[in-house]
Amino acid sequence: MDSQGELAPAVASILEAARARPTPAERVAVTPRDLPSALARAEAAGRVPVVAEVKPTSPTTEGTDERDPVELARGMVAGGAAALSVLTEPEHFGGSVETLDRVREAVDVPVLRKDFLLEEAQLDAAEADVVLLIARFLDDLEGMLAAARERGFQVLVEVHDREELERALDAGADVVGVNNRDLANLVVNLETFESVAPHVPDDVTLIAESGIADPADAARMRRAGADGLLVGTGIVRGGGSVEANTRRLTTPMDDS
Ligand SMILES: O=P(O)(O)OC[C@@H](O)[C@@H](O)c1c[nH]c2ccccc12
Repeated sequence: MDSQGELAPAVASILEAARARPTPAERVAVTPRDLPSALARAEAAGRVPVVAEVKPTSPTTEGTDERDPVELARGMVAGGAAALSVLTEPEHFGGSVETLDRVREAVDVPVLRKDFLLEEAQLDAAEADVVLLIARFLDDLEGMLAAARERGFQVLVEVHDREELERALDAGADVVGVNNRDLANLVVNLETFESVAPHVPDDVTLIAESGIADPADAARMRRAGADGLLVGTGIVRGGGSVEANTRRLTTPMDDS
């Protein structure tokens, strides 16, 4: 499996930093807020189910967002977000575990911990409702999935092609995200989701990740089968307030 080669230099550097981060000695135990039912509730209430992401910066973004993450999170929930995602990677995304704690305390929707988790002990750095596991970086995906579930976490397994999808399903993933951004070159293409989605079983909660900029993109991902949409840049860097940007994406278009 390709866990090292063919990665953008920024991604290789992120993984190196992740391996070097200290890990806590104590295990966490969490009682998660349920992500699939939060998405279903948003849909039942007539909204597009959106997981809105607090991401101060990224290898493909200029500058750092200095606004208070808790204020951003409240704006996202007020704008109809079904759940939130908080980056905890410090060196390349400006994230922190403290931010995740503060956001999770301030809202009552499920909160995803977005990070590059490579070994079991890294799971213990923070409480969250859901953790992201990136199939491409985990040789023992099944072992990490089990370790996360033992601690109470729900798990979003990220894939970006059919082969990774098969690995995720074999490992027992029940929430799968298809990342439209290719980690080999950081380029976004919404066709990635469209090509993988038809192969995902109906009983799996399916999330479209990255590159969803406007309501037309959102409608396109929903038509292709997304149960939820993970959106960062379109909400935190859009023209209006975070609340208005979120509402624009959580409001269905007439034809969707
Ligand atoms: O800002 P965007 O294009 O809306 O993307 C959000 C999210 O999908 C993206 O931040 C992401 C998807 N998978 C990741 C893995 C690690 C870090 C970040 C990500």
